[in-house]
Amino acid sequence: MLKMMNVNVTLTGNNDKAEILKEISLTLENNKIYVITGPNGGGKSTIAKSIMGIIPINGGQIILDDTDITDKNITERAQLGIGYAFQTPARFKGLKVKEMLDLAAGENKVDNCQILYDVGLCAQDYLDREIDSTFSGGELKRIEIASILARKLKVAVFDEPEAGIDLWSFHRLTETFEKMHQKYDTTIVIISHQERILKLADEVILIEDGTVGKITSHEEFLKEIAHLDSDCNCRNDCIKGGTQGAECGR
Ligand SMILES: Nc1ncnc2c1ncn2[C@@H]1O[C@H](COP(=O)(O)OP(=O)(O)OP(=O)(O)O)[C@@H](O)[C@H]1O
Repeated sequence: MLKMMNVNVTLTGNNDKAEILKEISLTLENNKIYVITGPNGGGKSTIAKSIMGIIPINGGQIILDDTDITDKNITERAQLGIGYAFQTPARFKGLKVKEMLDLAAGENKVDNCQILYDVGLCAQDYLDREIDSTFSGGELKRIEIASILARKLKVAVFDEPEAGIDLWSFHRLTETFEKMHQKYDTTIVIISHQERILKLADEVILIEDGTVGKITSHEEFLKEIAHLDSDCNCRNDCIKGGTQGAECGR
């Protein structure tokens, strides 16, 4: 279980300081899928990076099971079983896909072919390829996700895994998250704006303006989103009909 308690993050950009996360408190349990969603710039990736230790926090605590990891660095957190698939993954010139997967797996026994299949890649085309500039954005993203799947993690964080992934592989990816959820005790945290990913969630966490807006079931969340749509259509209809919103009272 991962707990964030009153976490604050302040970052400096263009000579001024901005409060990016404000008193974030979350309890993320084992064997659950959490989807973090919300408006652009709300602080979702910053939450992921503060869990991984990429961004230091300015206040609060982060606890993994019974261990306070607030002052632990990225490597220590990775050793404790936290993994993060970046929104924009890095290329590793000189490193082959199979070497990256072996490095990620460590002492775990994993089937690289299966893992690549799970992210929609054909092993025989990719295992011996170097992770260099010849990789497309989508291929790179899938290799990154594969390296997370190769690790046996307590907490796996995926930042917009759908970005750059084609529809066919996206379908397999959602199945892979479901399989991961059924097979392992991992806490899965996915940052996403995609309805199909939201539907995987045990809980949807809405992050707005650096705070937790609400935590709901995906059914509840999607119902509210649908309501937003109908508001919008209603307004458009009113405008089209020339009533300027008078009839619907908005
Ligand atoms: N290093 C930084 N210095 C200053 N401000 C930053 C820094 N990194 C991020 N920010 C700001 O923090 C806010 C939150 O960024 P974050 O990337 O966490 O948002 P997000 O919710 O993941 O957005 P998106 O949905 O667009 O990916 C944004 O306003 C962003 O401009």
